[in-house]
Amino acid sequence: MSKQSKRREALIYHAKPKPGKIEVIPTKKYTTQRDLSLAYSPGVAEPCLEIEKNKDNAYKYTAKGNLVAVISNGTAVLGLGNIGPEASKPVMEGKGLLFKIFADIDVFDIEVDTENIEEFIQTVKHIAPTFGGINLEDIKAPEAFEIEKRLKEELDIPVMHDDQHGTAIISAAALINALEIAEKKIDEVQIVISGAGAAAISCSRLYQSCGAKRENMVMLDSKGVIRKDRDNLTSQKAEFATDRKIDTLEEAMKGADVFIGLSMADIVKPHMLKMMASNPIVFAMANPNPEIEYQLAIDTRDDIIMATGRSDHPNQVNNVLGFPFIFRGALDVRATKINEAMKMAAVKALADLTKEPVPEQVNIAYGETRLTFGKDYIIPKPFDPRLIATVPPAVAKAAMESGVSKEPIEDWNKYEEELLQRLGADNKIVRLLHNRAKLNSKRVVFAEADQLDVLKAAQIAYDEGIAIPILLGRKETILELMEEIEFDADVEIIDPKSDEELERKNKYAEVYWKNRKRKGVTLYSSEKIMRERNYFAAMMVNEGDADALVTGFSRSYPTVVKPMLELIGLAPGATRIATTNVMMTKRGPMFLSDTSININPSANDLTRIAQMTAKVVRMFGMTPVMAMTSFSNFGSSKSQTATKVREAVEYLHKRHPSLLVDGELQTDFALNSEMLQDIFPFSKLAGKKVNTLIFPNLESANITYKLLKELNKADSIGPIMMGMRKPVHILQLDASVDEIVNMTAIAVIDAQQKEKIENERLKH
Ligand SMILES: NC(=O)C1=CN([C@@H]2O[C@H](COP(=O)(O)OP(=O)(O)OC[C@H]3O[C@@H](n4cnc5c(N)ncnc54)[C@H](OP(=O)(O)O)[C@@H]3O)[C@@H](O)[C@H]2O)C=CC1
Ligand SMILES: CC(=O)C(=O)O
Ligand SMILES: [Mg+2]
Repeated sequence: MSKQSKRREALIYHAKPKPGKIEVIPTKKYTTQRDLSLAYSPGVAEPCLEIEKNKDNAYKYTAKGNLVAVISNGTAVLGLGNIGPEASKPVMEGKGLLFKIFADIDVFDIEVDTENIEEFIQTVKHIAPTFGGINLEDIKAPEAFEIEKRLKEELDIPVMHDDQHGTAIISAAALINALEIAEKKIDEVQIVISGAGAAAISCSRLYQSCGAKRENMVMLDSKGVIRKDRDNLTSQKAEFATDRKIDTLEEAMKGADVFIGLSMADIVKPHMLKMMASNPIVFAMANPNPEIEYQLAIDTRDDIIMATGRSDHPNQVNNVLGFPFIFRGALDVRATKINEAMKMAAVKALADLTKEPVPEQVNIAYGETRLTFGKDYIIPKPFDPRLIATVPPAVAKAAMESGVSKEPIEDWNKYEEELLQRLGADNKIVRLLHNRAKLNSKRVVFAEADQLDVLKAAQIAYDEGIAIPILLGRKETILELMEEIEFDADVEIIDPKSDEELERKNKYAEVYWKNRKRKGVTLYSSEKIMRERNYFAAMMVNEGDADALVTGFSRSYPTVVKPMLELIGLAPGATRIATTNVMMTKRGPMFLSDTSININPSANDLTRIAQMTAKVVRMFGMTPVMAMTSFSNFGSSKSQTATKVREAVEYLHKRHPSLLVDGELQTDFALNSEMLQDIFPFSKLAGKKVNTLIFPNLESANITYKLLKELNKADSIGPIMMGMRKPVHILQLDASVDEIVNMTAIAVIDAQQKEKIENERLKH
């Protein structure tokens, strides 16, 4: 993607569908008059009076305990400098998003229009009663030091300047690990620190606490090396002033073991890296552009241990790994401070976690085959689900042991469970899907590539490495649209109606005719049919010219299914096709079948649908826990439809005893494990969390899926086609770009699996 399109993509991301990245959502019922009389007047007076009696009750009756203020005045926004409070808001909203997705902490971002230290402090102090914690962000040095110091002293809730301490904690953990790999001792290494601002000073102090020697450090600011004989140094800079008679970064780098960049983009040149000692450690952490580009650095020295603040290279040393988890631990024990002991506990937890075996889902999430502790993996990845169960408990324990916790944790196992519950599964599942596809991307033909949204999805799939797109449709339109969206990749474009494709079209027509000549098809009609895009695209997959097909964006489902069934046919052993939809609900992903094909399936059909769905659920890395649904519970109705569901369950219990399936069940019992346990304790699903619902007919499945989609605005993946001989996937009419990208990933994974089955078949 060009720089220009990246820029546009970022702007559209922030502007659409509504401006910004966060919103406020009520957590209590508000539908009836009664609800409102509790939420607001008169009911609301009761908690007010309780809090008046004892301020601590605010933690009991309001959102305070899980609410953090991300506050900035915009004076040191990333490496962009002093761009002002309004311009800092996207970053602060971004921090809010990260707090939420990684640690389930709610954030109000607050941008304050003052560069005056006292005014800033008073503003924060005046609004502090709202919050359980204060995260100061992107405030420049030296003001940041005074602001943080005073607020820590004067407030009784945890205050942390993220750029100072978040950065220090993460980079210290990474430094400890990098030194272990380089086989160097922290108290012996020569360290060059570029930058003498909030982040650099705080990092250097923490490295000292970890054993680094001040006399082995050289720090630089915008004017060069900070020497003892320089005039007008701030007290923080003076703390790190060196006796050495050097002035420039180049001189400082001679023989250095470690370079820490917390300054500006592109100030380190390759020749400077060459001057460093063996196995040099380089953390170029300026954002968004590091002090030296990752690729340039590793091309310059092959013994380098390299990290940046960015997510698109190995070793992202960025405070995102810190603030969500540090505040989570602090809030959970009602810590009054974030103290040295808590910071050190976080450093140790992060450094140690890196050396543990990495779960497969993290490898998949990052498209890696095997992440292991080493030069390219010196610090955990932000999407590692173990972080939330590791760092907050370490921080919470340290808070308790150092006497700053007001509400100690008693049951650590229960706490860990609660922490894991906080991680939503939706994004994880989409990430897993995309990364599984990326591991072995396939050629996907998009049969409606002359539709803007389909083309955009193909572009994303291409850019992300999910698929190798083949664009099918009116060539002229495709080329025009490609130019419009700056999709300038060298991809195959096929126009079945053009003369260029005549040879291929005739070949496909002949194959089609040969298979159907005794079913009333003539060669002439075959040639005509091959001008139709879905037939042509399906033949491409049949003949091995494409690995998978995505279509259906602009036509009704049945009109697209028909040619697919006719041309592609059923998978070996399948007796019918069906579809499942994955709905991202509050309780996690739910699989619903059959949402698109079988109008009134028989008992036998239902068993097949259940088995095929179970396979798909496993494809998403989950264990299927399936309810066969009805309006009846375990024989309470003798009607024909309830009976057929019961028969299907009987068959599955007999033939597939290990499958976690039961019914017939009403959906409330299916989804409420306690209710099920109470009333039907004999059920195989009692006490289990059901993640799959098989419906008795198409009406009930389709209505439920569409209802969830519209009422809850639940995201959905699918309908995922099951039982086809080849990977062919049909979109819902007018699917969104995201839905098409997800469907493309499904098509690629389907192709991978079918290839694997075929290879195994050939082996035997
Ligand atoms: N990866 C991560 O997690 C984090 C990265 N950062 C990055 O660190 C950088 C600094 O942030 P922060 O400390 O908050 O900002 P500050 O404004 O507090 O500090 C910036 C520092 O950079 C120095 N500087 C500017 N130009 C140069 C130069 N050419 N050579 C050496 N030093 C220079 C400034 O010098 P002077 O004192 O003379 O003005 C100042 O000391 C930013 O790029 C930011 O993105 C920050 C926090 C976290
Ligand atoms: C990461 C971060 O906080 C910064 O660059 O300022
Ligand atoms: Mg910052």
